[in-house]
Amino acid sequence: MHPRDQTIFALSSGRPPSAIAIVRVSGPMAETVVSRLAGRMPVPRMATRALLHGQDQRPIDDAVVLWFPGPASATGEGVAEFHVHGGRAVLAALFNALAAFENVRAAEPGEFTRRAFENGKLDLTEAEGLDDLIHADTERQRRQALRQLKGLLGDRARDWRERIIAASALIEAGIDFSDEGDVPAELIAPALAKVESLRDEIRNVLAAQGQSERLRDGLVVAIAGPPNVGKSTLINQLARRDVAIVSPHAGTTRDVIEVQLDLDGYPVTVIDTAGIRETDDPVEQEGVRRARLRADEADLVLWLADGAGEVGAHDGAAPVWLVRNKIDLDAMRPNEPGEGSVRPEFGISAARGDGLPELIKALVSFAHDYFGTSEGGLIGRARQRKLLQETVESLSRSLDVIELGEELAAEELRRAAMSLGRLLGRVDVEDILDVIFREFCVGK
Ligand SMILES: Nc1nc2c(c(=O)[nH]1)N(C=O)[C@@H](CNc1ccc(C(=O)N[C@@H](CCC(=O)O)C(=O)O)cc1)CN2
Ligand SMILES: Nc1nc2c(ncn2[C@@H]2O[C@H](COP(=O)(O)OP(=O)(O)OP(=O)(O)O)[C@@H](O)[C@H]2O)c(=O)[nH]1
Ligand SMILES: [Mg+2]
Repeated sequence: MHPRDQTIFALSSGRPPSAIAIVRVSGPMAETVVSRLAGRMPVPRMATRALLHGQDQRPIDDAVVLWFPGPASATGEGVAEFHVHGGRAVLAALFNALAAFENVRAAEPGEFTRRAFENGKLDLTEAEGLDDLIHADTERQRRQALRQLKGLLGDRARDWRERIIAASALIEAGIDFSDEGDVPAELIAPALAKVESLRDEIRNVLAAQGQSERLRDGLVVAIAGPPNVGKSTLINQLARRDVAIVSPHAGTTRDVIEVQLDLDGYPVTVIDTAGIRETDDPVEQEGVRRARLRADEADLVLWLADGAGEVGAHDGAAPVWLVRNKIDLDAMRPNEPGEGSVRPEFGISAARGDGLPELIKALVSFAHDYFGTSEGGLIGRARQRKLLQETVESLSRSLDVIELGEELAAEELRRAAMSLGRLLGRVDVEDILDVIFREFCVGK
């Protein structure tokens, strides 16, 4: 039997042991499995208590069972749910009992969602939204993923695709009606106007979106600077716990230390690095090398200094904010910047907390601009953005080539419709879908 037609099962709840665990079963054998294990079929969609038995008639667990007959189920197939006690041995016994049935096997990651997609319950953008919702750590990630799961991008894309196909039909009708090439202008002009306004509409959506797909990975902020200026003290303050060793000795931090922050719903990774200086200590040298590397990859660098001397010493691709630390010490009060030195943008005392609310506020506002989500991000992934860009390009080309011939323009319109088809998962080849679904959780 083809794996697609087999019945699949998986633990859909968290890692055992847990109070309750949910095991889902989907496929043609789901009904048989329920009636044998529970001894009867529950009323559809009604939580039903049952003592589960294996094939050997020995009890497995006192459970709650749910039955969703297909096609009105999450996957479109018959779906059963066993809500059991979440002990490892309970789950092992239940899995053994399930795997003992013919054509019933453990699910691959994302396989339930894949079946929902194949059965038309979700388009590809909605499936991606579902996966992102499961992985959402912050409020803004959750909201964006939910917008996708609810089909906000999918619905727009379907509408655009239909309008492109309508415009293309107008042009192709013109081609069919004309004998010797010349398509009547009264057919072409309205089609062109439609294509142009569509192109502008998609372009505007892209422009208004900022970098909303980056919400998935979050923003990386590196704290860098000379040794002993208080970088580790700052990361401890931001994390509100003791993640990095602080000491009066220069060269304390060598490994890169990372913390995940939730700044007003934005996911931010802050990294603390070794103080950058020339040194003979090979371990510290390696620390400095790693510090430079990570600061180069960051989206924003907080360059920390503690004296009134030079502060601007970092050149990388990312923006750099100059932060003067230890303003609680009199001698460290910032001087007027002299020739060639840069005025720090922030004055803080990492030890006492002065200036930190302002710094955090500025980070939130940076994140806000960086992710560009003020419009409510529609685009959740780089894949989606790329396909929308391709759509705009094909539409533009169709307008450019119309002078050269209507067939060429129609070809570009077909290409635009194809890009949107890919966005929705309508025209994709198997292996692209494999890659997308493989990243999902088991049990989803
Ligand atoms: N226990 C449990 N909780 C869960 C899920 C689940 O599968 N099981 N979900 C799993 O994702 C989510 C809820 N999503 C669901 C989506 C569709 C259907 C469903 O049965 N859809 C049918 C019928 C629609 C209806 O009558 O409302 C359909 O689409 O045809 C069920 C759950 C989150 N919570
Ligand atoms: N007075 C004062 N001292 C501070 C402040 N922040 C840090 N310090 C002190 O400065 C010293 C160095 O702090 P660290 O946080 O270890 O400095 P660092 O930049 O991580 O140092 P390296 O890891 O060696 O590069 C410690 O003795 C801290 O207590 C501050 O705001 N005010
Ligand atoms: Mg340190």
